[in-house]
Amino acid sequence: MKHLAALNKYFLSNKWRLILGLLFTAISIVFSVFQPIMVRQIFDLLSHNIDEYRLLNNTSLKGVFRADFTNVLAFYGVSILLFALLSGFFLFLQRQTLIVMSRHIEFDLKNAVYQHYQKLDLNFFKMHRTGDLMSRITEDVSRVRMYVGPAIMYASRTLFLIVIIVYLMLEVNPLLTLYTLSPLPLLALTIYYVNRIIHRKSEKIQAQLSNITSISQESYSGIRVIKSYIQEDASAKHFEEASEAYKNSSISLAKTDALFQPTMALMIGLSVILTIFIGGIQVIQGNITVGNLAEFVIYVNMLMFPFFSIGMVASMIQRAAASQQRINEFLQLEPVIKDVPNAKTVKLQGGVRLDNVTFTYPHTGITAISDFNLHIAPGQKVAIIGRTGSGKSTLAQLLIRMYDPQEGKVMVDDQDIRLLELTNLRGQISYVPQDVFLFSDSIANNIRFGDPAANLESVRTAARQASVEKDILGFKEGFDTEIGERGVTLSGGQKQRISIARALIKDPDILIFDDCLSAVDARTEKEIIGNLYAYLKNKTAIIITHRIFALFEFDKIIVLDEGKIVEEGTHNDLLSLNGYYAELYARQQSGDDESVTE
Ligand SMILES: Nc1ncnc2c1ncn2[C@@H]1O[C@H](COP(=O)(O)OP(=O)(O)OP(=O)(O)O)[C@@H](O)[C@H]1O
Repeated sequence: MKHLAALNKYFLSNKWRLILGLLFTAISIVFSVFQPIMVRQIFDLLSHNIDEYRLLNNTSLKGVFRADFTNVLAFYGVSILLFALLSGFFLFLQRQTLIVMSRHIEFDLKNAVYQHYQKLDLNFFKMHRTGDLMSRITEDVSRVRMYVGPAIMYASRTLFLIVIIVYLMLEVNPLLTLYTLSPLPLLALTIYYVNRIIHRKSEKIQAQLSNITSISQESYSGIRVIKSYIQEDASAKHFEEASEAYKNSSISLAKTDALFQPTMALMIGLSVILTIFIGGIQVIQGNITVGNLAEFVIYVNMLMFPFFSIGMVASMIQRAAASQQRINEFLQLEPVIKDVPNAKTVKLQGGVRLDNVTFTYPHTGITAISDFNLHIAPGQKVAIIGRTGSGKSTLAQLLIRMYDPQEGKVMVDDQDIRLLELTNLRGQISYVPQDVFLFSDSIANNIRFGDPAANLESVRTAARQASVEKDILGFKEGFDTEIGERGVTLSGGQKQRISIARALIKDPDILIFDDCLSAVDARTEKEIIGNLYAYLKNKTAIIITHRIFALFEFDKIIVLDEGKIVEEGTHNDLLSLNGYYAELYARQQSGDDESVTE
């Protein structure tokens, strides 16, 4: 329960909705208890006067009596209707305040969780499954909403109703009150347990449903593989098994649901019978009137839902507390990579320096960079080459401060990047990742992601520099072409070049290209490199690759192996070393290695 305390600040910011909601609940209940009181009065009026009315048989007074009687009954009828309308109106206002409040809190909480996710570092995303992140922001927040809205609404209604009705019942007859109320706690307890069973079963069904969804999603995405390996039947069988499990759980839930309603009806029936039986005896003994008995039967019916909702509210709160605990777990996580107090903002010149840097991935213990030293002067172009897994991408991650090294310093312009504001640092560096990611949006907006204020002309220029403009103009809708599931399917090379255009439009001082030309053919690659040459003139560029771009005149080429520099120098220096680089170059010359470009 203590986990729910995190929500108090949201109640505070919605205090007027909460206060008004509770007030409307109380008013609605006060109006609703007039009905049994009036029914009692009608019954008493009838039972006290019916004998005298019968005695007036065949006298002229009978007509007068009947007219008066009808008027009184009509008055009661209209009053009951009026009070019911008033009670209904305030019930409407109650929902309009408390349920609306819960939607506002749900909105705020969802945004808070989303914004917090954005602040957390890459390590967090590596350690938690995407499905888990999604379910906390959707399902868990929805369960918490059940507490801040419906649970509060039902609980307040229950509390007010029980207090008022029990008070009115005790006024009439304490003994009858005791008998009448005795089955109700049992009802609340039953509802609580049945609700838990229903919830457990629903959870299982929900998990099975998401399993079915992911099975179908995966088979649609992998349809080419399934068809080419003639695995359609196996895939259908896999789906059928998952559906079967879902069907069986749903049938089991339907059984519990089917038992639920009759059990409820039985309990209500028992309470009413008990009231009439014990109440009847009390009427015969002259302790209460027939009107009181009628009033009690209505009270019992009015109390059913409140007692029913005690069980419901208890399980709602329990679920909300568990969900809030999961949400708090993430909200309380502090990002490791964050601004230091008084972090600086500087205009970068483009110098990069790594001093004795060692970095080990925290959750796997793999040391990807070890005792690494590198100095890149502003405006230099540097290539980083190495076998797969040698630490090239890790180096790029360290430069944009996705991770902090355990030892040594990463510096820009002789300034430790840990002392700079993160947005200041990342705002002046463009990073083209190895795995391209494009959003389901237009091509123009995907490029504009690098500079949201850019006009179409700049978008076109960036696309031209990345040698993708011609491809884009070849699409019917040009730069407005939608990418993604419902848009066009781009080739790997086109995606890579759009991703490069996105980095170029940002117009930074430092650019890092992480193996981002792997999917383009040699001719396009030459064209891009030609364009980049002009673009990169006064900028610092780090090009990570496992191909050799002999056309590009690098100031420095670094060969990386197991997180260490094994060779360093210009193209000619490295050739004369006769090491990995020379070997790779020789393979390229003989055409053995397709990945070599000239
Ligand atoms: N996020 C990560 N978490 C844990 N270990 C990682 C992570 N990313 C990379 N590694 C490990 O760090 C080492 C260096 O990987 P890195 O991706 O930097 O190599 P690379 O030279 O870029 O390889 P490639 O050319 O295949 O992209 C590898 O052993 C890899 O398994």
